[in-house]
Amino acid sequence: MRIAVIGTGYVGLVSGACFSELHNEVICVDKDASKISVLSRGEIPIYEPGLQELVIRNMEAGRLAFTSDLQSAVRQSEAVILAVGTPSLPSGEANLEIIEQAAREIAAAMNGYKLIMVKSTVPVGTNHRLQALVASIAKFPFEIVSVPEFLREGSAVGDTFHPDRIVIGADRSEAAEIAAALHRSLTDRIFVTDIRSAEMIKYASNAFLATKISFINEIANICEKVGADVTKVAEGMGYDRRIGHSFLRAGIGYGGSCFPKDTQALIQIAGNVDYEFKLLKSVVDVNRDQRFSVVHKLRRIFGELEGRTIAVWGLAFKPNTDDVRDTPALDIVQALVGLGANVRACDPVALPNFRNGFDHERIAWCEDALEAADGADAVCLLTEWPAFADVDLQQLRQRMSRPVLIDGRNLFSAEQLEHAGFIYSSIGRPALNRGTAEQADDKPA
Ligand SMILES: NC(=O)c1ccc[n+]([C@@H]2O[C@H](COP(=O)([O-])OP(=O)(O)OC[C@H]3O[C@@H](n4cnc5c(N)ncnc54)[C@H](O)[C@@H]3O)[C@@H](O)[C@H]2O)c1
Ligand SMILES: O=c1ccn([C@@H]2O[C@H](COP(=O)(O)OP(=O)(O)O[C@H]3O[C@H](CO)[C@@H](O)[C@H](O)[C@H]3O)[C@@H](O)[C@H]2O)c(=O)[nH]1
Repeated sequence: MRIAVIGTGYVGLVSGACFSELHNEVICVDKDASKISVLSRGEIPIYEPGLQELVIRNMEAGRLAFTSDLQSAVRQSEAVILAVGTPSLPSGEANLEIIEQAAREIAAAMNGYKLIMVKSTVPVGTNHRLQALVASIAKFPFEIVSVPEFLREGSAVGDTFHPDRIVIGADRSEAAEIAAALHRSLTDRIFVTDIRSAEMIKYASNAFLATKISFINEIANICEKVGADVTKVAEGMGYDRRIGHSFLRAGIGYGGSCFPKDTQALIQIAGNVDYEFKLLKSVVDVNRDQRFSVVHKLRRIFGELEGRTIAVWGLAFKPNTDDVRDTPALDIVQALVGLGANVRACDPVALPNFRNGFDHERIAWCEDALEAADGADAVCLLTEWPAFADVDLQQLRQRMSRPVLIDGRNLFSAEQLEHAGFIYSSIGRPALNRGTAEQADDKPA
């Protein structure tokens, strides 16, 4: 199939590259000309494991191309995938201006029947509104189907090739069948439904996963008070097949471009029909508070943080991505700086993006974990990059002023850290030896 993909962000670029690998002819469009020139050279503007090889292979095979000319891309394609951003408005509601503008441009470019597959996450009712918008401009027949995307950043290529399911929302079974045919080589678990239900499935899925995370984080907070270990609790719960093990990792909560935005949007979608989504509001509140748990732990050890030097390990919202949209690290670093601490920050790939959004004279940007730890009173681990787990703990201890490690993602074990002489605190797990200010000061490395 000849496919135009509108928007070459995390979703559009990955989908475009994967569909080209499946021997479709794909042309990816972005209005950001600098992105297109980078991509046309075979370079990737984002960090996503496995993506560059895929893009280069398919460009060389002549199945994948990039352009900022939306009109010509739409004209030469039978199907159009819409994958532009739907960011939050200050109210939390999804901002639909970008997708409406893209829909207008597609409508104006049409030169015959097009199947428009919407992968962007949009509030219930949006695809029908887009249908009316395109119909008011287009001079040719078309159909819109909702094909919500479920890939995760950091494993986007694998998720696209091996999805748990494909959801297709369509008004007509013929349109659903064309979309299903395109996805059939990825999985036979294709669920076809109406458009509104498909739109809701996307929000409900993200909201449910976010709920699991806030739930386990509250259990973790209780575990800390009653002396239980949340990792053991989550493991024991997960053996119940009705519960499962996934998304029960306690930590500093969820971030990224999806869960924070989509939970807020679903609260607004409900609010617009006079329904107060109380459970989801609590999920969001719990997540906001959870981000500061590492700051509370530092204050419990040191009291005031004024003049203390804190190494921050990890700025991306999760490992294997350079995405810092709504990353917990932003709130945490801002809080540390606000409390007068000096921050020494590092991240294997996300540092330039983070620094671009927030810089401060009391933040030193460091190459790696050991450099960040130089002279630090404490390390605060915010992203569970595998490189952090490999740090030599004896070297780490020697480079720090005080051997204190606050593990916001439960990457290390208490035994491992305390054996190496650290005052160690993690999320929802008992410390063998709870640190105090005196101990931290008595225990220079
Ligand atoms: N990031 C994810 O992991 C993920 C996963 C599933 C679903 N989604 C949803 O998919 C959508 C896209 O997310 P993303 O993270 O890929 O967004 P993104 O912001 O990374 O990329 C969107 C791209 O669209 C381009 N664009 C905007 N208007 C355009 C136009 N008129 N013509 C051509 N290009 C245009 C932008 O320049 C940008 O490069 C959102 O609705 C998001 O909620 C994202
Ligand atoms: O047990 C867990 C699992 C995840 N997280 C955090 O949750 C956030 C989101 O993680 P993840 O879901 O792996 O990454 P995303 O790329 O944001 O993917 C989510 O958001 C996408 C955009 O809608 C969806 O397509 C995916 O299905 C959905 O998993 C990150 O900050 C993680 O650190 C936890 O704290 N504990």
